[in-house]
Amino acid sequence: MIRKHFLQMFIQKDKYLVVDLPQGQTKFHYIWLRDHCRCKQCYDHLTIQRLVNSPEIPLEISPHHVSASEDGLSVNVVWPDEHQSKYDLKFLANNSYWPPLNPESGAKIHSGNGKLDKVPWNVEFLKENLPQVEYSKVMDTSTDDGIAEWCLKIWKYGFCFVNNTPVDPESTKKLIERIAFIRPTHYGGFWDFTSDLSTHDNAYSDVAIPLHIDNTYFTDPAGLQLFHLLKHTGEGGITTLCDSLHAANILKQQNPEYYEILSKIPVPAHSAGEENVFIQPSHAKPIINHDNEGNVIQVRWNTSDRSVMNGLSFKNPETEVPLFYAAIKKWNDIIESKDNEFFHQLKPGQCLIFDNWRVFHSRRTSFTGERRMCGAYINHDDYVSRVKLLNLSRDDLLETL
Ligand SMILES: C[N+](C)(C)CCCC[C@H](N)C(=O)O
Ligand SMILES: O=C(O)CCC(=O)C(=O)O
Repeated sequence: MIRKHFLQMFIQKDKYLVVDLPQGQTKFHYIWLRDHCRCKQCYDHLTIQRLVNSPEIPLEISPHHVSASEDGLSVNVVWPDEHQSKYDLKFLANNSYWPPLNPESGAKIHSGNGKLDKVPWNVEFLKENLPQVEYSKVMDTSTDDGIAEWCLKIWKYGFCFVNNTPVDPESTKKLIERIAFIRPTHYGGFWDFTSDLSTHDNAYSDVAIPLHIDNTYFTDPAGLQLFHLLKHTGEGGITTLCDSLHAANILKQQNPEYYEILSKIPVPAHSAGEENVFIQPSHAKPIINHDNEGNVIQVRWNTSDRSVMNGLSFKNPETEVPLFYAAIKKWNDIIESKDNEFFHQLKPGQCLIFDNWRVFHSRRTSFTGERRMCGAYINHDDYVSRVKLLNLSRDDLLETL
């Protein structure tokens, strides 16, 4: 039972409320409390949107009255305009900030208490743990088990094969759309391509393309990319994959200064092969990108589509230029090492889908003969939404908004 008298008298002159919670003491600014009122007038629990207009809250607002609820599970506040707000202790503990009493609460929910922990891999790991699902199971719409398993494997390992896919574009498109709508780009929506240079990009040729992610020229690179090799009458064109999460851990451990410069230097990129296309990201971003907590969330690696690097990239050229090139050489040694670069010959009937923010792909060798590939992109945020809603509780997730 939470102690009933968990409330100290609020301190009017200092504009904040002191709350003694089981996890410890913390404080909330009155304006924060008013802004986070969850009553039906202030918050739409159907659309999950705030109704109170934050900028209209008086900056000097302070409560008319504060009390603990009878059951000791919430704080009741009456504001000068007689508006009443009620704050569950769990809400206050999970969203405390001064100091934060339960800072991991959101991360725990979003990771499903570990169910959605990512699993960095190398080639050795894949020998016994190759992520794959059956087409028929994913396409069984009588249950979400198959699609949930597929999305979870993509999330954990950054890629997954789909076996026994009918060898046609229509079945492949239906498969992709089990996750989310296709993201159209200047290459079209669902693509079915071959080495005819119908689009002025090396993907539409027969040359080897080293490990990379696609779309470094987009501010927001596609989250997922799926390939289905429909036909190949010649030799070569083998695919390789590498987990950049694992590679980044190695670089950080072996060469922290290389890791740092690849996390700092903005690298420009473009897609400009077509007469009517001139695409660049809103601003150049580093190769290794982190979230606000310092976790690697996106590795923008593509040597083909990288633009000229000049004074916009190098602010201290004397040291940064040689360091940058030494770092990408080491980086490439890591990702192309036999421990980390996974070789796999795609074949008709087996689709490959991968997290384009994390897992590098390649057409490691050039090829001969007729080769036909189809596939599509899916937005990162639509993919993450699908993974979480298929594998976690929506009610739990809504508590973190
Ligand atoms: C659409 N399709 C996948 C066929 C080709 C994509 C073009 C690849 C581009 N150079 C990039 O790395 O983003
Ligand atoms: O043709 C392939 O095997 C892959 C081509 C590629 O890397 C791409 O389209 O991004």
